[in-house]
Amino acid sequence: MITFENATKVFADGTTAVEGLSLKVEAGTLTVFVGPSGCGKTTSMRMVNKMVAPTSGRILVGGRDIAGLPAVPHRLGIGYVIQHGGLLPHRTVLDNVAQVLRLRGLRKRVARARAHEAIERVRLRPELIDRYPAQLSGGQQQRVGVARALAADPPILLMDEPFSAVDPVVREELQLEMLRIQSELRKTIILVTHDIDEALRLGDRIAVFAPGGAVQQYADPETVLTRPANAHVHALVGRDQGYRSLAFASADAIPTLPLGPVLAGRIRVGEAWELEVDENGRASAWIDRRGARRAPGSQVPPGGSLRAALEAILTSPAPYGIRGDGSGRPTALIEAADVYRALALRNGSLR
Ligand SMILES: Nc1ncnc2c1ncn2[C@@H]1O[C@H](COP(=O)(O)OP(=O)(O)OP(=O)(O)O)[C@@H](O)[C@H]1O
Repeated sequence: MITFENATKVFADGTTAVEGLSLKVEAGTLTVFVGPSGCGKTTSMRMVNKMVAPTSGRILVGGRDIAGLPAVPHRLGIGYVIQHGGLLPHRTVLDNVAQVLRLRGLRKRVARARAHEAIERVRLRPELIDRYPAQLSGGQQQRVGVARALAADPPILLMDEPFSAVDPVVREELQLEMLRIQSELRKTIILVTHDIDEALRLGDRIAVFAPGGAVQQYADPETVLTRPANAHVHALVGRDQGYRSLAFASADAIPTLPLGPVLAGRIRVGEAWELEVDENGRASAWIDRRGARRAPGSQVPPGGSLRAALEAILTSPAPYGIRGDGSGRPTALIEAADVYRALALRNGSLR
C-alpha cells in the first residue's frame, strides 16, 4: 500500500506543485492521477520513488515512511514507465529490458532469459528483440517500456503518461493489454494521465487534480462519473457523461439469441446475413445477401456493459451485435432494437 499523508511540494522558485495530498493506494490496485497539465500529478507520483522529496507531509510504502530509506534500493522495488518508453537508444530491445536485471546483479544469461519472459508478457513480437528503439513503432516502444518496468517483478509500478505518445487505436490496444497484465499480476500501480477516458477505463480509483496541486475527488470511476464532487470534476467528466456512464450499466438484461456450438463455416442469421467463423471458432466476417464480406465489429464480452453492447451494434455491418467469450469466439447475438430498448429503459423514456 502507498499512503500520502498531507504531502505538499513547494519548489525552490515558490511554485506550489502539490498541496496537502492525502490518499491511499491499496496494494494490488491501480490508481489514476488525472487532471490538466501542470496540476502536480507527476510531482506527486515522483514522491513515491524519491525523485522528489515532499516539503512537508509523509509518504509511506507498505506502512514505512520512505523519508529515511536510501533512494537507490528503495527504487529497486518500483517499476517506472514514462512516455515514449524512455529506452536507451544504443541498446537493443532485449538489452534494454535486461538492463534493470543486470543492475540488480543478475548474470547476463539469467538477465536475458528473464527479459525474454517479460517481453512475452507484454506480447511484443519475438522477432523485434534485436532491434533498436528507433526501429520500433511508438506502440512497440511503449510495450518495451512496460516489459522493462515489469522485468524485475517489482510490487509497485509508476506510469507517467505511458500511452499518450501513440494514436488512439494503438492507445486503446495498450490500455486493454495493461488491464490484462494487471488482472494477472495485481501490482500496486499509480498511472498519470490527462485523459479522463483513460482514467475511467483503467483506474480502480481515480484522483482528480486541479491547478494548484489539490485533489478534488478520490473515488472509483463510477462515482467520479455519476457524482462529481464539484464543478471542477464535473467539467472534466461532463462531456459525453451519459455515454460514458453506460460503461457501468450491465448488458445482461438484453435478450440474446444463442448460437449453440459454433463450428468453422457460416451461420445463417435471419433472412439477409451470414456470420463467418474461422477454424479457431472466432468470428471473421459478416456476409450480406450479395456475398460481400464485412469486418465483424466489436464483441460484448461476458459480463459486458451496455456501452459494449451499443459499440457492438454500432460497429457491426449487420443489425446484430455479437456476444463473445472474451477471446473472439461468438456465443450469442443481440439485436439492435433490443439494445436501443435497453438504452431507452435506462433513460426512463420507456416504462
Ligand atoms: N523542478 C521544478 N521546479 C519548479 N517548478 C516545477 C518543477 N517541476 C515541476 N514544476 C512545476 O510544478 C507544477 C506541477 O508540475 P507537474 O509536472 O507535477 O504537473 P503535471 O500535472 O504532471 O503536468 P503535466 O501533465 O504537464 O506533466 C507545474 O506548475 C510545474 O511547472
